[in-house]
Amino acid sequence: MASNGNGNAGGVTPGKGSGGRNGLPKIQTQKRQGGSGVCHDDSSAPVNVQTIDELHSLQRKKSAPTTPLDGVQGVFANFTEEERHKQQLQSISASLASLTRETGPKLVRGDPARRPETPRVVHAPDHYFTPSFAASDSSLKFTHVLYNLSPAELYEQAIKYEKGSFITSSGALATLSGAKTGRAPKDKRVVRDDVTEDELWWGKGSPNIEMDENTFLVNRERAVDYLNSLEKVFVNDQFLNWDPENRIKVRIVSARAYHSLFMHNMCIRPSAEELENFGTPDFTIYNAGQFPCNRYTHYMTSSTSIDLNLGRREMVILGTQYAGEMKKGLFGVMHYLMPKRQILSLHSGCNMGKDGDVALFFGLSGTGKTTLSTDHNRYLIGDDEHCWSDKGVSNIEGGCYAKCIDLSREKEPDIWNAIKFGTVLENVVFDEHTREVDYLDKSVTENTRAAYPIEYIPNAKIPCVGPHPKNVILLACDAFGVLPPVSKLSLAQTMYHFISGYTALVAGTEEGVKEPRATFSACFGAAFIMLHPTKYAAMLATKMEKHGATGWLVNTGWSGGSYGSGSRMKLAYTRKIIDAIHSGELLTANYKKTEVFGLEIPTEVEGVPSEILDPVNTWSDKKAHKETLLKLGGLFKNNFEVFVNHKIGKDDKLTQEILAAGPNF
Ligand SMILES: Nc1ncnc2c1ncn2[C@@H]1O[C@H](COP(=O)(O)OP(=O)(O)OP(=O)(O)O)[C@@H](O)[C@H]1O
Ligand SMILES: O=C([O-])CC(=O)C(=O)O
Ligand SMILES: [Ca+2]
Ligand SMILES: [Mn+2]
Repeated sequence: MASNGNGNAGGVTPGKGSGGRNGLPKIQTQKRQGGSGVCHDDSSAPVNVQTIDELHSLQRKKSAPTTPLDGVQGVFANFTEEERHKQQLQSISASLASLTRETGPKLVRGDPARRPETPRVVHAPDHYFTPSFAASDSSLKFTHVLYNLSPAELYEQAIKYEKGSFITSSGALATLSGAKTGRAPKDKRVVRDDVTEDELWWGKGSPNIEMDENTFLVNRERAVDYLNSLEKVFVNDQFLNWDPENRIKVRIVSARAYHSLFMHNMCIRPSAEELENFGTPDFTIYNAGQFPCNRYTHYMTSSTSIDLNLGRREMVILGTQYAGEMKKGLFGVMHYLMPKRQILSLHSGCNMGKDGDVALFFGLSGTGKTTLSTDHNRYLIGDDEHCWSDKGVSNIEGGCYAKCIDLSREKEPDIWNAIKFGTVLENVVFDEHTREVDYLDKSVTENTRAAYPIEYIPNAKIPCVGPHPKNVILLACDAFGVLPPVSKLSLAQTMYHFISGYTALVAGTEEGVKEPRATFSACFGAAFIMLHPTKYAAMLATKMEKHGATGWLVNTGWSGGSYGSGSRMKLAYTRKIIDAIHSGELLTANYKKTEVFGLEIPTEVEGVPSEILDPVNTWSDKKAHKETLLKLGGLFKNNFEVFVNHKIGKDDKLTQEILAAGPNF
């Protein structure tokens, strides 16, 4: 401070001269000049408050002012800030309304812990909302709404109130998702009504397990009553889809800061102005995951239920806290809404080169969409969910959801560095003192995950949109070790493999599991599609043909034998292969055709040992190789049986070509 240049003012200073009785200099405890006779520290001006609470109140500055009213366009343009807050609470109360009592809860903004006194209803100021209500215990209380909190606020909520929430050494929020550490596709239910009856894919092979409207309402009421019984709920109002013309407004009501921060990261975050004009959401999720469904309710086969009602534009979650259910639940909604607008929804990663060449990465869970689309030399458009419209590609989400098991700084530096303040780290194990995460540890689950905003990746392309794809890369993690590291596909082959949606991972960590298990999931995401797979396939074929995209099949799985004798393809080699696809090098390479699958494989790829390009070279036991190849071919054939009677697109010709593009033996 300018007025006090003396660095030692008022300090405890050994005095000079005048020795004391025992010869030591006398300790002078006073400021030399002045001499008021009072010892005080005036190194800084005193705070001008009376109590510690007042002091704390100085710490917090009011959030940045909302946008000036004269600049605001939209529904709430003519309202004051107070009126807008009231409108927001009214809209949230309507979301949370009980359908039988036909009333919404009484709402108040903010953390209940910060508001020691019960709000007085009579002179309710703007930040309370009291609807008219019928008498019931839940209508006598207030529900506090924590609306679009910031990551810092959500960290505090999680750490204070949610067991298992900790800050890791890199600043991420470690959380536990509870008993469920992965999605529960068998517990998904979709309301079958007059409309969805005809529109959706039902029956054998379909992920849409039916429920009726009434049962949905029973579960909805259960979730809403649970949420209303709480002292506080979190509400996120956010967007899906970076294509502004096809943006969807979503509201997520949840009971955990973990869920709110997860969705903050994974959906598109509205600006302050966009939030002011948010209005009514297009779709609402009620996440009551801590509370089970009632097993006596019709259609329920466990205490977990994830229920989608397209007519009401609502989703209810009971009995699972795994946050991926919300992300993938909304993806299902997009798989319904977008094709209606002639837009193809895709379970794929997407990135773009410096020259604007876009690549899509399809693949089932764990095959490399996030790992390979996060590429230091390319712009990341998104890692998991996209739309392909007449204008090009757009990411549906605002964040990434990376697998963390065995994560290393060397192999995946961009993902490693994204795990910092704001990132949700699910179910990882860490040192209790240093808080260093051990990414090798599978004690809680093998499916450890990091959810971070896409801008945590340094070369993210914001807004997350791009031109039409040039390359369509189908990823398979073939634990049988017989698919080539890379093959160039014809359009019919691309469609065959897209509809098949193959991968084979090792069954997990259990002792004695030696056999890989083949998984076929149509469109590389049968768990999320709402229409018959051939609908999406036909759209993909049309778009690829129109825009001249090339299809590729890349095996990110085993080489040199099946799981057990061979080993996983080196990530460095897979990256070289992907580089060669992007650069165009592989388009003009020399090719030969493989047996059984009839795949075109290059004889050379820069940076990759040529002998591994044909898997047969890497197997020491050639007989075992042939047997395994035929076995996998047979599994493909069996799987495709259900599709042989379906026409793909308007053209019978394409259907015949696709059927002929599978394994031949
Ligand atoms: N050759 C390889 N190519 C790609 N990934 C590899 C390879 N070898 C090992 N891996 C590992 O495999 C995993 C791929 O997982 P990734 O998160 O990319 O899956 P995903 O396709 O995005 O799945 P999800 O849809 O579940 O998010 C990563 O843990 C990565 O480190
Ligand atoms: O949804 C999840 O839990 C993870 C994921 O991305 C997938 O399985 O495709
Ligand atoms: Ca992923
Ligand atoms: Mn995914």
